[in-house]
Amino acid sequence: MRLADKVALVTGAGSGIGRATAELFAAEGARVVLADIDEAAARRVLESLPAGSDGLAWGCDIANGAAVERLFAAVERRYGRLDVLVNNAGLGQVPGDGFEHYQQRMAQRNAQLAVGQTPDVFTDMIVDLTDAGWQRLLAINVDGAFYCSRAAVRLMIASGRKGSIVNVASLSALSGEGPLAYCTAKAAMLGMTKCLARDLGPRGIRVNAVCPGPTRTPIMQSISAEWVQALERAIPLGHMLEPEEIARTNLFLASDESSAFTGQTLAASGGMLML
Ligand SMILES: NC(=O)c1ccc[n+]([C@@H]2O[C@H](COP(=O)([O-])OP(=O)(O)OC[C@H]3O[C@@H](n4cnc5c(N)ncnc54)[C@H](O)[C@@H]3O)[C@@H](O)[C@H]2O)c1
Ligand SMILES: CC(C)C1=CC=C(C(=O)O)[C@@H](O)[C@H]1O
Repeated sequence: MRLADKVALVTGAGSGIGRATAELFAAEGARVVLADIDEAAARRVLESLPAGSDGLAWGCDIANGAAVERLFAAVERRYGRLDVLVNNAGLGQVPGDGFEHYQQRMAQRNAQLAVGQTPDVFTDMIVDLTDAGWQRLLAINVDGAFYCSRAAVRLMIASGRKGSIVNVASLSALSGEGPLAYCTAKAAMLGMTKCLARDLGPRGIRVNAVCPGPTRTPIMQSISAEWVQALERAIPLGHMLEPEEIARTNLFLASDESSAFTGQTLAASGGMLML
């Protein structure tokens, strides 16, 4: 049991990678707090955990700082401490974020490549990005990770315990492939990871990031079939990743097995990007 007696909070635990992570952490002995904007989804995951699992499901929009404070107050009341935070909740697409434009350009590029043409260079993705789309994408992926990390660190310090924070970013942060707001937000998470790792290392709190490549979760339904096919062709291991594979990477970083790691980024991408 690699997380025996640990208290772990996973955001976006109602679906996909977050769900797989919460299930694996529970199987490894953790008491898991499942936070999700979709409270019913978080509750369903909690109810599906093996009998005897101890956990808490909580509805929370992580982009709302006050709501995040209420979430962590509930964790403190219930457990008095926190050992692991996985900043996983995130969105690939919000209205006005230029995603549609990006997908059209990807489809055009793939069609050109398929007939041996040199693809057009993208130069104007930014023009369709609205203020609201940009701000919402960054609010969820960046502000949310900040609010949760701040509250988690306060709790870890107050309870005098070491801890581990795992930030689920994206391969898009490293490759620049993806809509502008998404790439920007995920890259910001990597900067946050490194700065917090330096700051919190002396307190025994480790901070690392995972950059998943294309992973078979509901988020993938928001992207076109052509883009999915192009992504799969680009993965040397030859298959779209499963959420359980990312969950095992999260477990490694959450547990003491990664005691030598802080400030690091693991590209869990089937070799799509080699660092
Ligand atoms: N699936 C992929 O290919 C892939 C690749 C790279 C990175 N990621 C990242 O992995 C993370 C998980 O994605 P997934 O593929 O499991 O997606 P998913 O859509 O299956 O799950 C995301 C979960 O986050 C929740 N959520 C969304 N906004 C929230 C908010 N504001 N507050 C709280 N919860 C919120 C959703 O309700 C959902 O349960 C995301 O950060 C995503 O950017 C996914
Ligand atoms: C938007 C999201 C599902 C996504 C798009 C593209 C990726 C890529 O690596 O090209 C992904 O990793 C993923 O985050």
